[in-house]
Amino acid sequence: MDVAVRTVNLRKTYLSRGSRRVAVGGLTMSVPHGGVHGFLGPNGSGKTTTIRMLLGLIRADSGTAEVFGEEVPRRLPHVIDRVGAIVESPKFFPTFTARQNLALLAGAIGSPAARVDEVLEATHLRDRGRDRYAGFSLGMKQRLAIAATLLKDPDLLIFDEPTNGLDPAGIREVRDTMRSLGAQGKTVLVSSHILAEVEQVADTVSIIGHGSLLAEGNVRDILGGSGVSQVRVGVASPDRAQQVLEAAGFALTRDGQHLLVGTDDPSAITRALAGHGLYVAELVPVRPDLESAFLALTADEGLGSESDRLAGGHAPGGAS
Ligand SMILES: Nc1ncnc2c1ncn2[C@@H]1O[C@H](COP(=O)(O)OP(=O)(O)OP(=O)(O)O)[C@@H](O)[C@H]1O
Repeated sequence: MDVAVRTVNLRKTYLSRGSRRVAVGGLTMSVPHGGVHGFLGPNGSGKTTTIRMLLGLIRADSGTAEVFGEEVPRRLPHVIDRVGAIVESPKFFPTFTARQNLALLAGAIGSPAARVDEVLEATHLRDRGRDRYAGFSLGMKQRLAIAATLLKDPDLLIFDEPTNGLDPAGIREVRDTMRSLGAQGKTVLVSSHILAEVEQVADTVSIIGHGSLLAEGNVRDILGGSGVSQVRVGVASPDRAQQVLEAAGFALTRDGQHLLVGTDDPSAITRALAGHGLYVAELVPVRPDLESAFLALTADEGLGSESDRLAGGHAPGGAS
């Protein structure tokens, strides 16, 4: 696999209220080249800390990180031009238009002025280029932030929770922008704690909990491997159908007038029911979602417990 980002045993501990807190506890993960890669984990699982280490904003205690094969932070100057990131809300001048803000930034980083139009186009802001930043919706502000990261035409884009605080329309705008960047061959690494969100935008995903990797790979494979495979069955007599299917060894639950039947082979359901004169009116595969896979993966993790994240006090590192 051609890898854009790789971490091996990456570890970061913070000193917090007298105790050491493991923010990232030996994280090994790979982000393939091209497409959107979701970096998924609950609040406090270490996503921002990992991203900050990748960008050289904080130092790891131990382990290694690479961006396009260059070790960071040591070799970061060799790849930094290929990386664009939004980690915190960028600052724009409220009274300047979108175009003026971008032109100012382009001048500062030495990008050609013509690039401003291209990035406005890429983020679907071309029609709003002459509007003042102050009048922008949150979704537009976030797209302008993405536009700013695109000025130097990076190959890797790192977005930390880019849809936080956006309304559904804003979320869709940002999601569409990320998807189109991935489709153009850029690598988009996007962190999120919102499962549905990652599922809708990412081709591949790394799922972390407590600062270490729980699962990684194609979203489709992870969903397939979650062991969740159900079919929603509609029949005229659900009580009778339930008896027949249970007698035939199917695991099922009732959902009103429907039955949710666990199986990889829906035709086995129709056969079993037809054998008893019951005819299926509706048979719909229930698509496993990332949330079910995620909950299955994190069931034993005790995620969300602050005390679980406190380290024993022997780890190196300090507050930053
Ligand atoms: N500067 C810091 N000092 C002390 N502890 C910190 C610091 N930054 C993060 N932490 C702790 O490290 C852990 C991981 O935090 P981090 O922000 O990396 O997680 P996250 O997955 O990005 O969470 P969120 O989605 O809430 O931003 C948390 O327990 C957090 O409280």
